[in-house]
Amino acid sequence: MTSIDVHDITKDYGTARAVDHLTFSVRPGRVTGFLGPNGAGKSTTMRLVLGLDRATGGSATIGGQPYASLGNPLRRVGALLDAQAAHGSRTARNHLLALATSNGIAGSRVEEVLMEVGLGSVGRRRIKTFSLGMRQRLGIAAALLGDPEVVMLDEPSNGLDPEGIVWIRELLRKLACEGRTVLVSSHLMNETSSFADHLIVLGKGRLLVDMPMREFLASRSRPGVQLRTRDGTRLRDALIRKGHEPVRGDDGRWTVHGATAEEIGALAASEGVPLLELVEKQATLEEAYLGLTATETEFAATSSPTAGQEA
Ligand SMILES: Nc1ncnc2c1ncn2[C@@H]1O[C@H](COP(=O)(O)OP(=O)(O)OP(=O)(O)O)[C@@H](O)[C@H]1O
Repeated sequence: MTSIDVHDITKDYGTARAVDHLTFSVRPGRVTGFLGPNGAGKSTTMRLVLGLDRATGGSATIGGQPYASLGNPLRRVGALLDAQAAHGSRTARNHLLALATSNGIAGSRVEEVLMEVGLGSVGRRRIKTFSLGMRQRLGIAAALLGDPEVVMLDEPSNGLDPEGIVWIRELLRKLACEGRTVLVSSHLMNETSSFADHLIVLGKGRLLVDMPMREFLASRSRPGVQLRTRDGTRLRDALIRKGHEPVRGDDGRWTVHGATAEEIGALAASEGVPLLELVEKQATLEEAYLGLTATETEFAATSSPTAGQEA
């Protein structure tokens, strides 16, 4: 089993610190979502792990070894950092064949991965004719070429159509189920919550979160329930009598903070109020993430002083 281990790694570009004493491990058998605002250091960290940049301090290893000392690296680690990096005048097939040949990978893998990423019918087309989504799929094909134990993808959903987004979600889940180590950066919170089991969140080059997704959401959720009923007034009065403070949303649903579904369900039943919906509220990943990173965002938009004054 192969983990990615980052230990006290720091990267300075001139006087700017991109990564700041970062320590974490990415474990096999699960998808780890790698999140953080623009400029937080995600891509830099991935480049440091892949030996594409030299750390100012600290270390990054894959299965206990630095990337540079891995024999047959593409068979150990598959990475997609920049889908635009492929040579445009090559066909997709030849691009993958060149990678396979130079890495001791059987040529038969090329057709397999082209099929796997949905590019089976366009393997003979030049890459410069590919859309952003097709390039993205080709980059993923290159990452999977060596059947690696470790897969690192920087923004893999970029440019993918809705069918592609579903496909990548299923692919990531499958890779993790096969026991591989999967690290995926993304800015799409709904997407990340659909495929990640574990989260690593950076802010300004530092580690903010390293925990299971479920734990992260629970830790940033305010307990409460949401319900829908046609008899809102009667239920509201009963809730107030019990010391709750129900709040009616614009969509007609009621939120009761600090209550459990069991408690509210029993109360509604005892009052004879039919409930059409009753769910325990949990923060979405987007809410939890935005709450966490509000102070860590370097490039947040600020509202203009004249906003709202236009006629
Ligand atoms: N080659 C470089 N030279 C100088 N500064 C760099 C270089 N690469 C990255 N940086 C700086 O390092 C910091 C981290 O950048 P990085 O691209 O790793 O962030 P990120 O989290 O991947 O951001 P994004 O979500 O926007 O892709 C940024 O301030 C960036 O400007």
